[in-house]
Amino acid sequence: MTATKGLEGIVAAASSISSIVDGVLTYRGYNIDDLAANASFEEVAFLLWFGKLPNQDELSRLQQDLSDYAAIPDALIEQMKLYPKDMSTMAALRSAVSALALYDAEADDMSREANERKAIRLQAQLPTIIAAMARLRKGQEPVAPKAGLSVAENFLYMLRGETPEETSVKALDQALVLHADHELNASTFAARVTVATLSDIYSGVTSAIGALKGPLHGGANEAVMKMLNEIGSIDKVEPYIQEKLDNKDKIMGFGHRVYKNGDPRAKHLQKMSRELGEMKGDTSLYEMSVKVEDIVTGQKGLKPNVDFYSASVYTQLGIEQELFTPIFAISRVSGWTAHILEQYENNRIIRPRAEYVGQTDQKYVPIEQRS
Ligand SMILES: CC(=O)SCCNC(=O)CCNC(=O)[C@H](O)C(C)(C)COP(=O)(O)OP(=O)(O)OC[C@H]1O[C@@H](n2cnc3c(N)ncnc32)[C@H](O)[C@@H]1OP(=O)(O)O
Ligand SMILES: O=C([O-])CC(=O)C(=O)O
Repeated sequence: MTATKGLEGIVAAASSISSIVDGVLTYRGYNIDDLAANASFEEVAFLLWFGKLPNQDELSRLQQDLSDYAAIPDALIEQMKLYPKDMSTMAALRSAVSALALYDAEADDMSREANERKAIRLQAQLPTIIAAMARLRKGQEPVAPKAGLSVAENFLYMLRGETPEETSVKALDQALVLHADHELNASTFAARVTVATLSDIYSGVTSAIGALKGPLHGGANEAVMKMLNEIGSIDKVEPYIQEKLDNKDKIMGFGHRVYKNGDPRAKHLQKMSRELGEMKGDTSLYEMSVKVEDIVTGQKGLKPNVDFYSASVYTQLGIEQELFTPIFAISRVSGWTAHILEQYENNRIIRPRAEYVGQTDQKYVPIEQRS
């Protein structure tokens, strides 16, 4: 038995939710470029959960459900008020989503119908939790969700306490479409491993949030912004990046396990980043990002992944760095829950083997004889 480090190239599940073939990403057979140009996030979530694009009635019903379920229990808000103000937002989200299960009478109902309802509820409640958390960190009271708004619009509304302008809503909605699912990425795999023991959907999503938090996965978007802030201005890009490359440090937002010729989502986020800069009359953040890309791609052949330009997009939307990875979770919870539903439908516990590389033939030594 020989281990494959990082399970590279191992096919660990059969799935009909999303695919990556020759660098082309599709959700249920729809090219991501087509969806990014035309679909709303709610349409994409429906597509991931139910395998088809919704008709108008189905979409209206989902929008109504998302709106109806968006409030979170008062007890959870009270609990979140006790979290330290300098909390890691992803750690707080992980705790809050885990706690959410305690207030759901259906948490351990394993019927398909109950799990579909919980998937929609989680999708509806994650933005509310994150917006509340963001406000509590700043000593502000949470803003309750407003009926009739899309996921993107409601999130920005709850974050800021005022109706967001259309440009921001459209940009965030498109970013949510682009992040919604990605085959067997680390957080989705974590979710599937957890629920394959027939544990509940909240446990699966809590595991996924823990995996997404890491800087080699979803946490990279915050690390990218930290790097851009450290660089500070375009004239400092070259020495900063060169030093990192010389030291063999990783440049966050670059490289990918599956895409070796570029991430198809990055071009959409790059365009969005440029357009938002132009609209604000300040493209400096965008230009700095392009310069980083030129150097890293030029020297290492590494291309930007989905996390690279999302950092400058969110910053230009006026969103603080600590919310970037939680926003990723707002989108990806649609994919996680779709995968969880799929895992339950055709379940077998996920239990691979390890290649043992430790000592052998050891003999027990009484404690008083040990050095
Ligand atoms: C939503 C997402 O999760 S997208 C990914 C977000 N993560 C990041 O942006 C973090 C930075 N990138 C990385 O750490 C990696 O590219 C990962 C984690 C995305 C993929 O990891 P792996 O598939 O294991 O890539 P792997 O380590 O085999 O990379 C191949 C080579 O490129 C190098 N490399 C990969 N990414 C980078 C990077 N961002 N900066 C510098 N060098 C890199 C590796 O050091 C390795 O070099 P070596 O062959 O000399 O050892
Ligand atoms: O697929 C991966 O390994 C990481 C990624 O891009 C994602 O989760 O969107």
